[in-house]
Amino acid sequence: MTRTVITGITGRMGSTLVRLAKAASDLPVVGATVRPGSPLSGQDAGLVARLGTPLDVLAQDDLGRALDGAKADVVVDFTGPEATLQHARICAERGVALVVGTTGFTPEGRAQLEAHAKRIPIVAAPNMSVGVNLVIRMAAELARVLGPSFDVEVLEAHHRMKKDAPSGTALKLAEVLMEALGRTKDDLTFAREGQTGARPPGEIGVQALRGGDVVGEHTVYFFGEGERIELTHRATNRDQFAQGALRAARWVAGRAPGLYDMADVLGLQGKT
Ligand SMILES: NC(=O)C1=CN([C@@H]2O[C@H](COP(=O)(O)OP(=O)(O)OC[C@H]3O[C@@H](n4cnc5c(N)ncnc54)[C@H](OP(=O)(O)O)[C@@H]3O)[C@@H](O)[C@H]2O)C=CC1
Ligand SMILES: O=C(O)C1=N[C@H](C(=O)O)C[C@H](O)C1
Repeated sequence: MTRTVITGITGRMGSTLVRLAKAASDLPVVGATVRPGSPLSGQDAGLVARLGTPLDVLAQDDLGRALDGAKADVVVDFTGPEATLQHARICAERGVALVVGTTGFTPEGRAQLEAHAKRIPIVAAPNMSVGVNLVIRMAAELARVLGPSFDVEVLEAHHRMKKDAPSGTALKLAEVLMEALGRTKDDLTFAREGQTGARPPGEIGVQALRGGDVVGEHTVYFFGEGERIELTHRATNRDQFAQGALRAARWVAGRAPGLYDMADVLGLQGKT
């Protein structure tokens, strides 16, 4: 049994996590949170998460209160960068493992997460879908084998409510492509407009589309002479992100402190 606390349960991911944890026999939901000051604090978490049935756990507007007496093994957090860093501090103070799906951290925020991971085990990944994590590895392998003669572009599309751009997944793809091709952050191009001139050979383009209810789509293009490879992942609902996060929750509880990612959870060995 992995006693689980879920934060931000009114959210798209938070409510999905509550539904799928409830359906799992080994992940009792022992706590849940909503944003500070929310009028939903004190109401049954199952109803707050729109399950239609009670969970017999009250939503709290403070993670510390949700953890009091809960004997939690792990907190699963998909909120926003600021809230996640507060939650990571609380978990570190109380010795509770953490799974972070939130994206959009600044470099300073990421450094704070790394500091907390010296005290507790944290799995943090911009995309918890097993399929996407395989696509990330395949992209790196394609880049290594195809080499510098192919022009590489990353394109992502998400729903109109998404707050950060490019997506965390697109940035992760750019990072592994950079490593595979021996490029640096200076080679990344996030927008093109006007008299840009010919495409510099080492460039990696990263572009974001926003609209409607798109759950999440990522394509890596390898443009060559006379041929083109397109590696695409399309999410059509959020369940696979949540299932990946719950798999990470089972895996991380009881681990040694450290910052882990989904490749660790999935046992994907070696370089990306
Ligand atoms: N790693 C992955 O696989 C995935 C990552 N994500 C990432 O997860 C994050 C959340 O996405 P999504 O669910 O779509 O966003 P939502 O906006 O739907 O959900 C965020 C939730 O967090 C709540 N919240 C904000 N601050 C706090 C706080 N201090 N305490 C408790 N709850 C709080 C919000 O409350 P309120 O509604 O009151 O504002 C909201 O319910 C994003 O960063 C997104 O990029 C998303 C999908 C997959
Ligand atoms: O905000 C989202 O919705 C998603 N965010 C993640 C990201 O930024 O990569 C993952 C997924 O594509 C959905």
